[in-house]
Amino acid sequence: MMKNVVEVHDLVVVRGAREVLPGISLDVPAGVTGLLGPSGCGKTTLLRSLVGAQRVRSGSVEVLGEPAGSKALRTRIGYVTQAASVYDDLTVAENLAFFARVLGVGSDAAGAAVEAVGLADHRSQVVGRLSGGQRSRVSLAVALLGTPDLLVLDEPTVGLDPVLRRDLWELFHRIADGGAAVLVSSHVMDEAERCHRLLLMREGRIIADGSPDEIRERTGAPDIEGAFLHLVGAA
Ligand SMILES: Nc1ncnc2c1ncn2[C@@H]1O[C@H](COP(=O)(O)OP(=O)(O)OP(=O)(O)O)[C@@H](O)[C@H]1O
Repeated sequence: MMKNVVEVHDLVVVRGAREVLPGISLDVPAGVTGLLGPSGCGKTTLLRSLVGAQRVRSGSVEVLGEPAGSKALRTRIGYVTQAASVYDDLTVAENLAFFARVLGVGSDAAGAAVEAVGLADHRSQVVGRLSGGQRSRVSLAVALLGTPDLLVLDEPTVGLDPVLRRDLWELFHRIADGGAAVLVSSHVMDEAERCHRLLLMREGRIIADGSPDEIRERTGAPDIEGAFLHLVGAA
């Protein structure tokens, strides 16, 4: 059986005066995994820990068999934060060319990433003049540059219209079909059905994990929102 792409054991993270993650354990296999939980439950903090951007107090975080933050993981992980992290005054192609140089990958990778996110026709447009959804796709293209084995996406569909959301989820599945693990955080429970596997999170802990079917069956709830409420009530 394939080893998990991410393995987290007893991770404790303190931000400010608060223990945001009080000893969380979880794993992420290949495929599309949804990390779902209400605003403020610690999703971003957990994702930052996986990509090595978060100071952790204790516990272990392994990604692709290496400690999180290792240099060896630099091109193997793609991370898209909630705020678009591309240059507004450069075109789509210029942004991709810049980040390709930073990552040390060839210009063909830049072209392929723009194609993958469906922005080939906007290649020469300045990013600042694109729509919100198009800008998020530029960030996603940057994250795809190193052909990552793990793609970490922090609420990538917030504020997008239903058609764009559907297109993005299709893209996540195509990426996962190519062999990568895709971890997507969301506080929108109806996105759960689009995932192979779910991690339901509350107050810094995982309260359920399994496929959407398994979680519904376990709780007897008709949908994931109902299952979440059931689990919160049970706790
Ligand atoms: N820089 C910081 N300093 C102190 N506390 C912080 C900091 N950033 C976040 N927190 C706190 O950590 C907790 C978890 O925040 P986090 O951003 O991980 O949650 P989240 O589940 O991603 O929320 P959202 O869905 O709203 O993005 C929150 O209570 C927040 O107030």
